[in-house]
Amino acid sequence: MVDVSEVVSPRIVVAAAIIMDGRVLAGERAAEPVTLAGMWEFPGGKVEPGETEPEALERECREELGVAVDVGRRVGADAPIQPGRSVLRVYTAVLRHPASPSARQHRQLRWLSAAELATVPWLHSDATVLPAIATLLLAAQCDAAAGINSWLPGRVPRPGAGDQPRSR
Ligand SMILES: Nc1nc2c([nH]c(=O)n2[C@H]2C[C@H](O)[C@@H](COP(=O)(O)OP(=O)(O)OP(=O)(O)O)O2)c(=O)[nH]1
Repeated sequence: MVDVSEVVSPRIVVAAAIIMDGRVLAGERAAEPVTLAGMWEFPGGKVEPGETEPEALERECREELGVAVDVGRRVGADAPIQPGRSVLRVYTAVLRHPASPSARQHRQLRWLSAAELATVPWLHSDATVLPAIATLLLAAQCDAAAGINSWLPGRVPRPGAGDQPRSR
């Protein structure tokens, strides 16, 4: 039977586009559910009751990757996962501390440049967000070359750009 609350209000899945040095972190899904195994996604998961979307992302990144992140702004539009039932929302994020994310739940993790985004098979909902991610990665590369970080509002400029240093 159809759950009316899901039809009216689709379940929100949040995912983090963690960007570092012009690359974004992507993960290959492991066995569960088997239909999605081998497909690539951004770290994240379902928003639990009482959580904000950034809080859910911070929790998922701790659980899945063992890292603390600062969540930035939305990237792209809502992408249907199961139309009417669940929707994907991607946010930019940066590592709060220098740390290597570990593949606690993914089969493997990779840092992909804009040119490498199309080299892995993405979940269909993520694929719709990739053009916006590619634009961000290219902007991040340009900003890094210029010593600024304008692509992620709220983040401090890189050292040498006349402001306080970044924490990672
Ligand atoms: N984590 C994540 N899930 C995505 C993405 N794109 C996408 O369609 N999904 C789908 C796959 C799943 O059907 C659903 C999220 O499932 P999940 O298993 O990652 O969620 P979760 O961590 O909250 O896990 P659980 O509570 O169900 O165990 O959203 C993405 O970029 N990241």
